[in-house]
Amino acid sequence: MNTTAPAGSLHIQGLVKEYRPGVPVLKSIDLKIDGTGLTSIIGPSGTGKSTLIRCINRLVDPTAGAIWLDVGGQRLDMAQLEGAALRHSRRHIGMVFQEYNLVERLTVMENLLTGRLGYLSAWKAWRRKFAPEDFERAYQLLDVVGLGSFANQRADALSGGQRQRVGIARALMQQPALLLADEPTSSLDPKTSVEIIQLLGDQGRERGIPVIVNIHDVELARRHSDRIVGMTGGHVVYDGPPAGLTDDHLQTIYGGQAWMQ
Ligand SMILES: Nc1ncnc2c1ncn2[C@@H]1O[C@H](COP(=O)(O)OP(=O)(O)OP(=O)(O)O)[C@@H](O)[C@H]1O
Repeated sequence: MNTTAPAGSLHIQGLVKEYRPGVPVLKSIDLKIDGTGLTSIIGPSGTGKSTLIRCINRLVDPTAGAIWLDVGGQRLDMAQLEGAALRHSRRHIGMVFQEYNLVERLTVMENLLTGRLGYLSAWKAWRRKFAPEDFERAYQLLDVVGLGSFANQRADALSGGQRQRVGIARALMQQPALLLADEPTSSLDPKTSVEIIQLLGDQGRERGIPVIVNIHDVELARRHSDRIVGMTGGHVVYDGPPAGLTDDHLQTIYGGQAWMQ
């Protein structure tokens, strides 16, 4: 069974987001993210990291600018799509959330299968009529995320780290061309955070798809990312390899010095 999908290539141009008219949170962001590898977005609280991630899959509507996702020879304009076209396009973008967003009273298997809902007709989705390959894919992914024996466990019986593994497996069920993760480690202990970031990076590399993670822990980002995007005040002020991220850059991104000692 083919478990991977074509890689997506993301091109963001002039992206602006205003929640209140005239008060931009994102101030003309330009970014190109393609190929494989883990890109971490760092920056102070309130600088627009989550807003950026959520504009890409249209959980948030951009105010201006373009978000092109090239996948399988097709160019999707994520900033403009609406209705069924938007729902179809979203299948290409897997999303992992800080608070996992699992259905607590459902089993791990049932949670994973919800990752396939976007591929079913409305009738089949309503009746939860999943294909045998969906079950096969779900079992494979549970092994991949280290939860092979948890298929029938209810989500509310899992630890935070286990929940996040389910969240990642559910996102991978979509066979995404691009994987986004909005602060996937903020609720986890340091050891589990490393495991989750490594899992995201490994899965991105194995599937040959870009992974974009919004993260607070600069050292974690530095150690496990292929690329760092540093944001401050709604602008990108650093975009490059972790090795190139200097103390001067960190001062520009976060301000001050005391926190670095
Ligand atoms: N739905 C919303 N309505 C109005 N303002 C919002 C909304 N979501 C976010 N904001 C505001 O937009 C700004 C950027 O928020 P965002 O969550 O994107 O930042 P962030 O860099 O991800 O912050 P954090 O690291 O604390 O999560 C903040 O000032 C926030 O209050």
